[in-house]
Amino acid sequence: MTLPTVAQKYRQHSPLVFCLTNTVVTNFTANVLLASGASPAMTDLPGEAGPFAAVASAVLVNLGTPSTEQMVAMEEAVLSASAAGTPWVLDPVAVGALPVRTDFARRIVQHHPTLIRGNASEILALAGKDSSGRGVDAADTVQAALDAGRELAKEHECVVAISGEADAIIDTNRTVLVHTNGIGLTRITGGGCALGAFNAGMLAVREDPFEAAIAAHGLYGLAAEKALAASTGPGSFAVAFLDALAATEPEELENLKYEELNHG
Ligand SMILES: Nc1ncnc2c1ncn2[C@@H]1O[C@H](COP(=O)(O)OP(=O)(O)O)[C@@H](O)[C@H]1O
Ligand SMILES: Cc1ncsc1CCOP(=O)(O)O
Repeated sequence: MTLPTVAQKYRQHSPLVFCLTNTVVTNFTANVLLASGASPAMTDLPGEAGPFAAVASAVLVNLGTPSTEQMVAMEEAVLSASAAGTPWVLDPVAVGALPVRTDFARRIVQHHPTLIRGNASEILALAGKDSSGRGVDAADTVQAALDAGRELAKEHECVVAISGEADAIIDTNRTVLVHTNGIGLTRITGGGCALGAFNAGMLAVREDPFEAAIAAHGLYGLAAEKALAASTGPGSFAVAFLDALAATEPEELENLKYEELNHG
């Protein structure tokens, strides 16, 4: 399977992506999924989350603004997704910096996520390493988090995606760096969180999850480059990014710049 084919299948399939996500980025995430050709749906209600996770194409669990009730729904969703074979993504927002979600993330990660997506500080912290993260933004480099990403990938037999200046995609025996300029995404809220949802949608194509993650990060980054060129600041960037995501064709992934690293 080539990267453009994975992205074509995503468009044909229009995956139903069930997002349990934070209150800051819910609307932006839904718009990113719509612009990319997927179908977003959100519910945080215990009693609904489990049944929905079993029938959705993929599930996102994002820990940005957890509440007691939302955490019950999240646990229900991941147990159900795991039992039904629905791919699911864990986005450990601000893990390491804040204690309740750190314990919670370490518990639910035992339920076989298909992919873990975070910035370098979050990946270091989830793996139990020292990190410099203070909040939702990274204070560590992707390079410094590669070994932690590899440990998580091996322990949970999943893909780990670390975002930053270049995005690292890691599985049990491969490491790739995707080179696009996503700097505009760091100047708006939700740039990373919506990428977790996009990864979930790409996993629903049910091809190699490692390739699916490269396709997601590649298309997302290419759209961010176009949006940066078309905008004058964060406000117009956010709008231009949705337009660019909708207009970026799967075939453009043929020219994606990425490098395979020695897995170490
Ligand atoms: N220093 C950077 N230069 C260019 N792009 C970046 C940089 N940091 C992050 N990005 C891009 O911004 C997007 C969101 O990543 P990031 O800001 O790391 O996520 P989070 O919001 O979880 O901290 C990704 O597409 C990533 O490639
Ligand atoms: C500001 C904030 N606070 C809790 S979640 C959140 C959104 C973070 O989104 P992103 O890291 O994708 O910009």
